Amino acid sequence: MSLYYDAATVLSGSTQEDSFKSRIYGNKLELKSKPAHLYALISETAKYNHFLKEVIDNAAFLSHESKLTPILSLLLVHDHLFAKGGIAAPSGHTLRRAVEKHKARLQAEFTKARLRRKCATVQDLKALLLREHPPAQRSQPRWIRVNALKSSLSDQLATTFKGYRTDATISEVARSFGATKVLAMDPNIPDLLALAPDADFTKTNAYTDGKLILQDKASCFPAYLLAGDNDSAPNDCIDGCAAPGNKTSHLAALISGSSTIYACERDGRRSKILQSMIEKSGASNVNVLSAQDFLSIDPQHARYKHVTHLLLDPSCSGSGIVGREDVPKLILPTDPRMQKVTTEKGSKKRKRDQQDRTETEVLDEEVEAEETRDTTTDATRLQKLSTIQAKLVEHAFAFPAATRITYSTCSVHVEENELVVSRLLSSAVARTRGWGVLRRQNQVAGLREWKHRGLVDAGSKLAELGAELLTPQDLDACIRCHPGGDDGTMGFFVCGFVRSTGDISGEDGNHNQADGDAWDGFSD
Ligand SMILES: C[S@@+](CC[C@H](N)C(=O)[O-])C[C@H]1O[C@@H](n2cnc3c(N)ncnc32)[C@H](O)[C@@H]1O
Repeated sequence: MSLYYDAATVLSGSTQEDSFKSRIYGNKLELKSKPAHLYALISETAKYNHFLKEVIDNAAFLSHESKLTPILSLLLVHDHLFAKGGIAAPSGHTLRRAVEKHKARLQAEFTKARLRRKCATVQDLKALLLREHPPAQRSQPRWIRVNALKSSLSDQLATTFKGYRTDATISEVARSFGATKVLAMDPNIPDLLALAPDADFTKTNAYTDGKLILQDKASCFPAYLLAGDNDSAPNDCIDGCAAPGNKTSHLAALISGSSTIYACERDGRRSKILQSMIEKSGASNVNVLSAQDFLSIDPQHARYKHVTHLLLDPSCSGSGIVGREDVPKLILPTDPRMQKVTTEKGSKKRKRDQQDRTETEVLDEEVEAEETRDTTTDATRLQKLSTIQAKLVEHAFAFPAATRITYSTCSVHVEENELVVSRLLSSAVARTRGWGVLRRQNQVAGLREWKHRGLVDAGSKLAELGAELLTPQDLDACIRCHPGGDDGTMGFFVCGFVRSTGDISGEDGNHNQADGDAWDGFSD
């Protein structure tokens, strides 16, 4: 059974520069268990670490079990005492037997430890333990979007969130625990809810049926800015960088069923994830263009002649992704054998459990993986990203009937944000086709009021890079989210573009990439 050995591997070892998620979702450690299971097991064990250590130390059975290291004993005793199905291994498994042999002692110590804390139930005990040792990183709420294609806010409040207090602020929710029935209704994005950071809805029917979608607040801005107001009335749309598909499905929920959304994704593997995400969301008007490079789509092709709205959310540095979550540091039970634990990975005998992963599980992992921050952001990489990002939006500018575009990143860097806007506004295609920014006063209610706008001090960076400065109105049109603050968002940037002048009949689209940029500061 690889789950416990794999969890021990994640917790052991010396590669402390990796974040918790990258250790689990990356492939450096060659783990075989499902990342979602590993993540849950380790996080839950870490939550009750002090209590588990106390029970194990008092039960004093490690000296009799050569197979059990202190880390393994914490993980296994956690599941033995707290998991619904107990230890996730066959009854004859060595590790399971090593713990269950001592179940009478463990149960006795568990009960004593609970009564010492004057807790009548396990629920009371868990709540008290969380108050005694609050988990270190709990500042981001868990954002959940109610999928209007399959449900409604009122339905969900009456079912999945029945009994929840709904008048909390986002900060209050961010400080609460999953067991507390409290939520905040987002004031900026319709159908968006903030819940406790450790709230887990992935086992609910509403989630498995696609009625609830886990999506950060900031990530809801692009589709809402593009199509949230009645004035913009999209015809067909393109999501040019679509996988895993959160923004595509949000866009589908915002527009009428008679429009087609072309969801384009360059990467073949991610295209499959996109396809299942779209199916799960019930978005019947989305046409997935698998393994399709957006830059290779001919804007003049007859298929796209009714495309009025485009959403561009390209690959970026991910520098806005909130706080690296470190691998939990566990306080270990006393090891009477005084053996130094190095790694739990070595046993060649162990059988790795290779169950097939369901599409939903793969999807959950991908959504998480998209949010895995890359910390190696150097100037050259930023320059390359900035160039590609601008190229993608310029390509979007060339669609003959296009009138509205959003560009977004989960980056905090000026190079990927305000600089890209400056480059785009200076580009030949923007000038000839009449593209400008979507001014704040014309933005949809909710985002118009959002207080964080383009960085006023971006000017010095733009000047340093030889780009044209943005006017105060242009900067005010840009929307930023700052990571780690009271808003509970990750770092994010979005800018809308509208086509106000030039020929929008669809006949003048002779855009040529070689028309080139007026700005030429970076090269690939
Ligand atoms: C930041 S992710 C998009 C996340 C997505 N919008 C969502 O909300 O779920 C960027 C995606 O764009 C894809 N991509 C990057 N360049 C592309 C291109 N030229 N054409 C199509 N897809 C591209 C990447 O493979 C990646 O899946």
